Amino acid sequence: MNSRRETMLELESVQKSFGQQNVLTGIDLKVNKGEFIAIVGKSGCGKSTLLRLIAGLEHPTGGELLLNGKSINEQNSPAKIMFQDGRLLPWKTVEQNVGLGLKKENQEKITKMLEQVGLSERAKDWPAVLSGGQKQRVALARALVHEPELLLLDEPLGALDALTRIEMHQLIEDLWKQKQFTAILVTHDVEEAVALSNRVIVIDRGVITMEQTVNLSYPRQREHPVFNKTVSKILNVILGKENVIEKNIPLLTTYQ
Ligand SMILES: Nc1ncnc2c1ncn2[C@@H]1O[C@H](COP(=O)(O)OP(=O)(O)OP(=O)(O)O)[C@@H](O)[C@H]1O
Repeated sequence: MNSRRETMLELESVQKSFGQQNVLTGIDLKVNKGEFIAIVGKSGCGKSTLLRLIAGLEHPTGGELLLNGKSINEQNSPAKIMFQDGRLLPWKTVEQNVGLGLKKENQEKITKMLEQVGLSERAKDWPAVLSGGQKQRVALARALVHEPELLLLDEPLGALDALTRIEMHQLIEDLWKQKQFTAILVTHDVEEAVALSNRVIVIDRGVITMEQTVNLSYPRQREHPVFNKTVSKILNVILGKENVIEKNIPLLTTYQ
């Protein structure tokens, strides 16, 4: 997994300032093709800023971001981004939203994608009549219909209730396995990060303070002691109870 050939995304000493505010001061990160990365950290630590830099929507103040060996900009980015509010166009139906930016002959793709997110019956509906979870399914379908190499998820489930979130975790996991895209998820929810990702990154004071590999098989069992131990370790680092810079803190127990 760690061979250079498989590295998709490479961040070297990435810095981002807004005026006098230095939000990111030196981010170094490598992401392999097909990996699922979660980024967590206190509110305002720069998680969304980092995702926007990767999407090419912001430019770094310093350092370098390489995607498949090329410097990132919005035009060349093979990434699709999904936001917390879904950003559906209210005057377009579900299938029209999913088909945005696609040509008419792609109807079959749209139909299949709606089927994969469980919304075939809602194709002709307006976004206004959908539940929050259904709206996010449409947003996910709209991103994935383009078969992106890289899916960026900016707190996409933040506004949903706990049960709907768990259903969405399953859906995202299933689609990630099927379509084999690389995913980077920004979330406030450490459990969500551990449930979905291969590696959790903690950001604090502008740098990565922890990288925790999650070596548990899917679907993850939230009641398992290793799951809970991983969540607590990460939370402790975020809360400053373990304030050393650690990478891949070993977990003593293996997952059965
Ligand atoms: N376009 C911008 N102009 C000025 N300041 C900005 C801009 N975008 C972000 N910031 C500032 O950068 C800091 C980090 O913001 P960012 O949204 O990346 O944090 P976050 O970790 O995603 O926060 P949250 O978890 O609350 O969503 C904040 O102080 C924010 O005010």
